[in-house]
Amino acid sequence: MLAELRARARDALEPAHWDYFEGGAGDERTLRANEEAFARVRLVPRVLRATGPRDLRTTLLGTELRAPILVAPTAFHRLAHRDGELATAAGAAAAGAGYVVSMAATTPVEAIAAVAGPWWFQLYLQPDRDFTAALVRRVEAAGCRALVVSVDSPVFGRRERDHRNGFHDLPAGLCCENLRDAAGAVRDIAMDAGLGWAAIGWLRGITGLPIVLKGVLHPADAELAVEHGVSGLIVSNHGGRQLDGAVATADALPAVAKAVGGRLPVLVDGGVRRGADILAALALGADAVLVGRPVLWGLAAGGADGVRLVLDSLAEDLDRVLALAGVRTPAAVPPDLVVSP
Ligand SMILES: Cc1cc2nc3c(=O)[nH]c(=O)nc-3n(C[C@H](O)[C@H](O)[C@H](O)COP(=O)(O)O)c2cc1C
Ligand SMILES: CCCCC(=O)C(=O)O
Repeated sequence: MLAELRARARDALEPAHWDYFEGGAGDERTLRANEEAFARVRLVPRVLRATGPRDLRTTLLGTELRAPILVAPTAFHRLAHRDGELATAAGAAAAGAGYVVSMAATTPVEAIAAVAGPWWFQLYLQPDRDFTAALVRRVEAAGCRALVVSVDSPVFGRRERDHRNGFHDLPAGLCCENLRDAAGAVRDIAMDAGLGWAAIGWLRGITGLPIVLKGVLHPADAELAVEHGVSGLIVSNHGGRQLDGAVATADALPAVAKAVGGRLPVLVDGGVRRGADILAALALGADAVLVGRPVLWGLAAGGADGVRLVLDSLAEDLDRVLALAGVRTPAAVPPDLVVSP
């Protein structure tokens, strides 16, 4: 199903835009490794135990979801479909999935909020703290339930496909609508190589929203994140778009989950393509997964309906594999459901 949508998305998109959505950094080693790591996992199902109805509902930081699945923050949805983030928001809401709106969204958060279910906002902390604070106020006012701070992007990864294609800017008429300043002028997103833990403390001091760090791979950073009072972690290598050669997320997850020790929710993204991948992520220590490119395939191929189809199919597939593995709920997935190769 996903493969078919992917093919339709490829047909629908300009080649340079397809490459932007699909590509990774460098030789795309980490991009490939994410899917390969999930494909290597082997499951050891239990039998005659899962008596009673299955229930996929999951609550994360007060946000109730139909299944442990969220839309990962991805940029520029109006490049994929004319309805852009509005279609993504509507599709995610129809599927009961969470939606993390990218800071590089091409639609204003107020318009997204009007059609979305529960949504979180992904932030690159800008060197201009006043601008960042104003944006936080704006998304709070629009109804955002959590801030996802991406910490894996002190600089941009080198995306060779984009260099080859000369793809550097959005076409005329599209822009990052949530980067307007008070005068209405649109800023570029700055990556800040000077960010340290103090910046997380600063953010903690200006908002009451839960703060989730996205892009943690090392267990020592997970420990520091807990010490700095964040509310959740996303084990992520940015879908292989930042540090090429970075560890696959399924391989990094167990050590991070162990370091966190249940003190915070741990989410993971990168290469999740099947219900069995979600089941594996849960067994390896995650509370939920985020899905990036497959949502973009659904969006490009079919707008809101395509997004809903992707998310519903993943939830249905998870329901089936839970049954086959002998588990009733996501929270009950035991670590010994997976064997290391
Ligand atoms: C086209 C594209 C744009 C992305 N834009 C952002 C972004 O704006 N902010 C962010 O934190 N992550 C961004 N990501 C990374 C995703 O949030 C996520 O980590 C990754 O896509 C997960 O891997 P998957 O695509 O294999 O599911 C982007 C990924 C893609 C593919
Ligand atoms: C300035 C847009 C950032 C998008 C991003 O994070 C990505 O393409 O991976």
